[in-house]
Amino acid sequence: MTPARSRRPGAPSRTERGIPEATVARLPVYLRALTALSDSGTATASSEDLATAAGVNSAKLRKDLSYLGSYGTRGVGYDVEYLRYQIAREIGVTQDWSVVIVGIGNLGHALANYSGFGTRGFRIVALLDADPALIGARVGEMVVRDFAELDEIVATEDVAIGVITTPAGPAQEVCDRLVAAGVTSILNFAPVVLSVPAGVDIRKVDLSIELQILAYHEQRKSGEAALTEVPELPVINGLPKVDDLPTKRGVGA
Ligand SMILES: NC(=O)c1ccc[n+]([C@@H]2O[C@H](COP(=O)([O-])OP(=O)(O)OC[C@H]3O[C@@H](n4cnc5c(N)ncnc54)[C@H](O)[C@@H]3O)[C@@H](O)[C@H]2O)c1
Repeated sequence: MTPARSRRPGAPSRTERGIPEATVARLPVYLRALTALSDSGTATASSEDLATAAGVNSAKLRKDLSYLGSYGTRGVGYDVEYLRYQIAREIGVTQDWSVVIVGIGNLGHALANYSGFGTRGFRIVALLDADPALIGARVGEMVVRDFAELDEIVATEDVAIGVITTPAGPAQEVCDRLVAAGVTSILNFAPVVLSVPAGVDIRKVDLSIELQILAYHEQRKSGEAALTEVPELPVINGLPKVDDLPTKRGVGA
């Protein structure tokens, strides 16, 4: 069967609008940087200023923004408010999205208590759990509701996004129930790969993986440090003794 859309091998994957997925992933970072600049009263920003605020290099930032048709003004830079609006419109956060959180344990509580979603275009409309001991409990200004009410909540609140913060075991079933209720985007915190039908977007957040990536870089940094501090090596027949050669963990294995 011929795929609907073919992609050159090695070419970056792109959205329907032809924007590379990697660029889409950086747009929220630019939006956050622009919001900070706007809050501090900055009206225009050069690509270098904006790139520094977003933690990327300025060539990449200019290329990313060119996909939105935004090129800035030579010698002036980017209009902070306008670019903020353009990016928010592209991401789709100029409108409010209704979100439900399923699994109101440690992580669910932390997310429910986070006040930053509201200002970024997300409205948490329900906190759901299956534990009768939790149903009816107050979390901030909301009350935990029974997961069994999901269908009704999704229909009345026009919920687009479901956040899963249950243990791994029930996560697939929770995901299936969300999809069946009409939720088309899922953010999964449970440490399990979930399957969803075509047309449903799923993203996974895994702090352990992020920590492991940092651990990898830490290990390389300490390895490089050990290798740059080459100690005096005992020499046998003109060559250093193998056991005394520096390794990633220091001298000797
Ligand atoms: N992604 C990350 O970076 C990250 C970080 C920490 C925790 N986690 C994961 O997040 C999840 C939650 O962690 P936690 O510490 O908050 O756990 P927790 O046990 O405190 O909370 C889980 C909640 O889910 C509810 N629940 C269980 N089955 C359910 C179902 N079928 N329907 C509705 N609710 C249900 C439980 O009643 C409980 O309140 C776990 O899967 C954990 O591994 C992920």
